[in-house]
Amino acid sequence: MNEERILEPKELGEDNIQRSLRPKTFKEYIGQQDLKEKMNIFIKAAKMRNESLDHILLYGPPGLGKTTLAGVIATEMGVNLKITTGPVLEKAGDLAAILTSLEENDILFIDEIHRLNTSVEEILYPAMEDGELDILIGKGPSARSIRVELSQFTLIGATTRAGQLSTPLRDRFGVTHRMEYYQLEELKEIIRRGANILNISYDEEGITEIAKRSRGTPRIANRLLKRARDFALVEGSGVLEKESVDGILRLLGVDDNGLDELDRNILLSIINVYNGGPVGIETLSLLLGEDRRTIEEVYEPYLVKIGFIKRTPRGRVVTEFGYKHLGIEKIFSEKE
Ligand SMILES: Nc1ncnc2c1ncn2[C@@H]1O[C@H](COP(=O)(O)OP(=O)(O)OP(=O)(O)O)[C@@H](O)[C@H]1O
Ligand SMILES: [Mg+2]
Repeated sequence: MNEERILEPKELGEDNIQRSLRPKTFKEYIGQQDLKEKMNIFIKAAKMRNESLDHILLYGPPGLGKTTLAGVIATEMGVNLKITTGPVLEKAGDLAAILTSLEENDILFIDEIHRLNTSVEEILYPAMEDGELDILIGKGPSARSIRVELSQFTLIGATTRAGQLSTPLRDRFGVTHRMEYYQLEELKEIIRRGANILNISYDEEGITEIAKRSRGTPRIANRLLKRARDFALVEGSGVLEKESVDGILRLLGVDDNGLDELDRNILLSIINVYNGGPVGIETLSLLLGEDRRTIEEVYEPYLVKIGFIKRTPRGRVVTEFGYKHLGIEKIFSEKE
């Protein structure tokens, strides 16, 4: 599928509006209370000792604020932030170049860290552990390895799949945090904040309506806010209210639970073709003609979270809730 999917939680290229909405400090960073409290203490301690922070691994579905958090931590630490992603670092030298450019206590953010090359990953181990870099120079018999001392730095790794990280890499993070979907109240706060920044007039019902359909994901909340604003301007009173939000989301095919056509197709395929499941992810992705990873990392986690799908050892099963949502009858026996 190549048209822009409104509920796509992945980044679709950042524009000025999105940039203006990105929180820069913990005060602006809404929700994730436990994490913020924990990080605040670590940051204070690191500053008092004038040391770098421990390496941090963030994992969870896309759009929940991992990149934003890395930026906030850098701001609060008062250090530079360098951003890169796993697949971009093709050779060990690519990473070495970045590592040697870091200044004392700087933060290096590596997105999609589960997609690092093995050769790149291997130079990361001593860098993370001892602040050293072993670089091989020359080829053949005259090749030798030289050791470079790095500045103290903090690695923040982000991944949608912690399970795909190699154990030695995972073990080198001092802090591991699972990003959670946001609560309704938190989403409302994020949307309200966005509306204020963008000078949009709104009423509470309108905000609530967007929050309910944002799949617990700030990036989607901000995107729906922008669309609803356009709709309110062109078709409505200019005020973001329930009618305008309903109107635009109906046009976009987003239902009351924030599900779109692919979500519904996932549920319907399991129901119609496999009588509700269980069905394996590979089969499902073939059936839908949709990338397995997208289903597994983006769609399924939310369907599981709202209780429409269950993961079982034999595959995915649509729950009674899922059936109800689609208005399809099924008699569930006790053991289901
Ligand atoms: N806690 C938050 N409070 C307010 N806004 C937030 C918060 N977290 C994220 N956002 C908003 O959501 C957008 C997406 O966040 P971000 O880019 O950090 O997600 P991500 O987890 O890095 O996603 P990906 O996995 O796709 O890289 C940001 O532009 C920001 O405006
Ligand atoms: Mg990101």
